[in-house]
Amino acid sequence: MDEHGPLCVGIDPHPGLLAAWGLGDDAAGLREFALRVVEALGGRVAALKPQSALFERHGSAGVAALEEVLGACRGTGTLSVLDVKRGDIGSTMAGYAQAYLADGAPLAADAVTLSPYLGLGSLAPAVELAHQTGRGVFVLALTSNPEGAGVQHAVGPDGRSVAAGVVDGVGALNAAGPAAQGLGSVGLVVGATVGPAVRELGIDLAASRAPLLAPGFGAQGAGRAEVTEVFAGAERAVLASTSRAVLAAGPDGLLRAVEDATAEVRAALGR
Ligand SMILES: O=C(O)c1cc(=O)[nH]c(=O)n1[C@@H]1O[C@H](COP(=O)(O)O)[C@@H](O)[C@H]1O
Repeated sequence: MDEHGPLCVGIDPHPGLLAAWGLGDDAAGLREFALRVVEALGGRVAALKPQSALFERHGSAGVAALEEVLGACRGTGTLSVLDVKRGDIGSTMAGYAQAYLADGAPLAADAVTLSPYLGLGSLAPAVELAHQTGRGVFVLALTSNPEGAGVQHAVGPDGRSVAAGVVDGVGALNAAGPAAQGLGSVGLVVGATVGPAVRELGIDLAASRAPLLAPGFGAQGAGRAEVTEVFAGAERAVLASTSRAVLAAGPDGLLRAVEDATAEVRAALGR
């Protein structure tokens, strides 16, 4: 983020975008789409975030394309964040951890998105492996979709919301992790669309030392003012993420769209 700015670009090969780029809705089309994004933006943005489901739609050929895309990200100077939103009981969570966070795994990424709704503790195998291999995880805390609030704002018997519990737990993982100061390797997903929720739920994002993946910027309606509001006090940790809004610019307009989005996020965060 210090080198390239606080922007992550999502590689979301939706059927409509493939058509707009003149590509087929098949494994060859999404491979071409994603590799063009990596070629245009690798080494120019902090992170690229392929969305797994949109590759899985095409079965083994789509997953093979995803493997190739993750491989293409390596060595560009841009980190890969694989958006898979995994979360499982401990014994099988270890399998997911091996799939995405082990050295040499075909689908290894620099970081993955994880869901804590089987209990934050169930994610321990992934957190441990990430710490061992120098990778990271982003744990969903306050997601960008309107339906998330029903679960995430719910208050437990201790008077604390589910989201606040996730943030506190992630803070404890970072305190126990290898990075003694600065940002830890256990990040949080906090949508740029969540409005006053962080403040109203009494959440201190900065105290968790979590890198903050912030989707919702762009196509889901969050702009400069929303980013400023949600992340007040935690500006240095924010990695704003946008997919469709930038990808819609087409292969020739990508770089320009990314420069504009980066300038917007920088202004919102005062960075
Ligand atoms: O984990 C994510 O990446 C994620 C979490 C969240 O709370 N909201 C969210 O939109 N995302 C992902 O971020 C991307 C947003 O895409 P756009 O709405 O096109 O910018 C999609 O791939 C979503 O699955």
